[in-house]
Amino acid sequence: MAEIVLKTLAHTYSANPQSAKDYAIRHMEHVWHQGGAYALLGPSGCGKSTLLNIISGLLAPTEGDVLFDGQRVNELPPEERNIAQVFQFPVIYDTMTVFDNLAFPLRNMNTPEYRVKPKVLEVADILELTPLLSRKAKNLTADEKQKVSMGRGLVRDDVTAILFDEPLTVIDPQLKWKLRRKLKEIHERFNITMIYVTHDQLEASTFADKIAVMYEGQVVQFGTPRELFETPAHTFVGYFIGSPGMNFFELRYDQAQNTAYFGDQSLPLSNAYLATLKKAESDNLKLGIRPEFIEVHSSHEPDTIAVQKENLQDLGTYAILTFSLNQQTFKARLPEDHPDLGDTVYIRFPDDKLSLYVDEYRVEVDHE
Ligand SMILES: Nc1ncnc2c1ncn2[C@@H]1O[C@H](COP(=O)(O)OP(=O)(O)OP(=O)(O)O)[C@@H](O)[C@H]1O
Repeated sequence: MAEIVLKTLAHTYSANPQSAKDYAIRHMEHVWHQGGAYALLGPSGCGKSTLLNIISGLLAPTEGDVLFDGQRVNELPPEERNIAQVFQFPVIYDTMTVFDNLAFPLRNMNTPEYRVKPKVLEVADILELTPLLSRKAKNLTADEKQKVSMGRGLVRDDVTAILFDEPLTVIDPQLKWKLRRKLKEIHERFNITMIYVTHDQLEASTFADKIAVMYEGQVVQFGTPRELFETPAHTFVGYFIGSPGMNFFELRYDQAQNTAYFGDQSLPLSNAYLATLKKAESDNLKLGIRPEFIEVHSSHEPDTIAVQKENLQDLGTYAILTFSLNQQTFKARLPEDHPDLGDTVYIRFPDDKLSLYVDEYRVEVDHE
């Protein structure tokens, strides 16, 4: 069993770090609970591989602690951590058979042969590798090789967590879905903590129950796919998750008039929003709204704002309307049966679908 706790963790590759920018992991407090199916999602360079390597022991953190079930493991080498890591490119021995590749981690631990065989057969069966057991690994396809890599993590009974670092990169698109299903199945059967690194939101949300979104060396939100969509905790999450991402616009709050402006446009916000804005201790104020939640009308309605249609792209089951407001481009996602729209359209940002961000972090507005 392993609950993995990251405590005041930070890592830099620089010998002489000057500022936060020199840290690949800036400051992290995080708990991966035993048995969870997690994704670590973020753009290239945000620190995902660094974090995985710190958890597996390939890298020692510059600051902070890694705890497994409460025990500090900072100094433990990877082979003593009961963690398996599956990399982008399969790590297998080409000249060995599939059977011997799967048996390797067990034989390496001096497991008696009578226990090696049933375990290898069990794992081969789950991964649908049984017909290939006597084949040399070098003759396998990329997805078969990656399955062998995964199998090497699964044969060991002492493995309590498997870390996957973009494991489907070299897999054909049509096989990716199948392998993801397989991983889910394995997770349900073995009660192993799984952390799956990816920069693809679809891969993350089909695999994981909870996703940690990483941005500039920090986990900016840890939540279910639905939470990331409905209440992005940081502007980056709003922008990164969803297709297209969330619309954001800068707000200016005028204390004297108790009014919020977007450029010269005053916004019809509720008293709850205005009260929250009044308390904000920063001028970095933004509103965010998902393209799905912008109301679009063909004629004027109460509290709507007239805007110019720039483009309407029909994508079959939905359409994307692009419009500009105060020289900023917005996207609204419309259902298939949307009304005919002229050059001027009337949009509304429903209060309860807006998110308010102060210094890029979401602030709860009390709607009661
Ligand atoms: N060995 C290294 N030496 C110096 N800098 C490194 C090293 N490895 C990573 N970095 C830097 O640390 C930061 C985080 O890199 P990391 O590989 O952890 O990100 P990532 O999110 O996994 O990106 P990718 O998806 O491209 O692999 C980047 O700025 C990267 O350039």
